[in-house]
Amino acid sequence: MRSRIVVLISGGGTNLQAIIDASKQDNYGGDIVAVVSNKADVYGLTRAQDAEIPTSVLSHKDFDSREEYDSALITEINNYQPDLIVLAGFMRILTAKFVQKFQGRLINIHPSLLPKYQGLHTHQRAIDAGDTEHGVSVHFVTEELDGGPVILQAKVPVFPEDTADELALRVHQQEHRIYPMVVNWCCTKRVTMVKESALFDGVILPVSGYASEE
Ligand SMILES: Nc1nc2c(c(=O)[nH]1)N[C@@H](CN(C=O)c1ccc(C(=O)N[C@@H](CCC(=O)O)C(=O)O)cc1)CN2
Ligand SMILES: NCC(=O)N[C@@H]1O[C@H](COP(=O)([O-])[O-])[C@@H](O)[C@H]1O
Repeated sequence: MRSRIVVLISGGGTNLQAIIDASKQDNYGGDIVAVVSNKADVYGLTRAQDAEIPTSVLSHKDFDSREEYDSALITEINNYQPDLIVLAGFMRILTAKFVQKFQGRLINIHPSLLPKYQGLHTHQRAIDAGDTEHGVSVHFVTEELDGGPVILQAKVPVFPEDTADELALRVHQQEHRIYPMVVNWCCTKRVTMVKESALFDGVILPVSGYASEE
């Protein structure tokens, strides 16, 4: 029985698309059973609809507090009975209640080599810092923003004349490579979270290796 995946988005959905494409393989560990967005007018919803995946929009603007929004989001997600919740450009900070509900089966992709540059605007921050390398991290989501156990990272070079958009494009290519891989690992239980550690087949492997840029 393939795992049931719910993907949360806020934007264009290129990472969603990468997972949609990967899940078409017979040996992939899960199926996307729903896509939930906090914004209505985003291309990620079109991507899901084109793939005949149920979608719903739950706008945070319709709620008086972050807590009320997250309670409604929990209910919406549970309607689909997920095994794994995948944040793919979901741009809302989640409350402790939400995280506690799904921790251990809740993952995110973040455009930096964590623990560097938690939060937003990571590409410009790497350029401004004069970094010669940058990249992307897939991690379990915990209450600490972008502080959860890292599962896999990919590294890209930063060139002297890079703009944030050029660097973002280079990072995106790596995102689309590693996120479907990690989602599959989580679906097949190759990767699990125990307390504050990511375990690979039951073994803690510190993230020292990188999926190098092809
Ligand atoms: N409790 C957690 N919530 C979230 C995590 C996490 O690790 N723990 N990861 C983020 C994803 N993320 C970066 O990877 C991120 C998303 C959103 C923000 C943010 O500042 N959001 C603002 C609104 C910004 C906007 O609407 O453009 C907010 O929520 O007020 C920072 C980092 C997902 N959530
Ligand atoms: N802090 C979270 C964050 O910045 N996530 C980033 O949003 C983009 C979503 O693109 P997509 O909608 O095309 O997948 C991705 O680059 C992802 O790393």
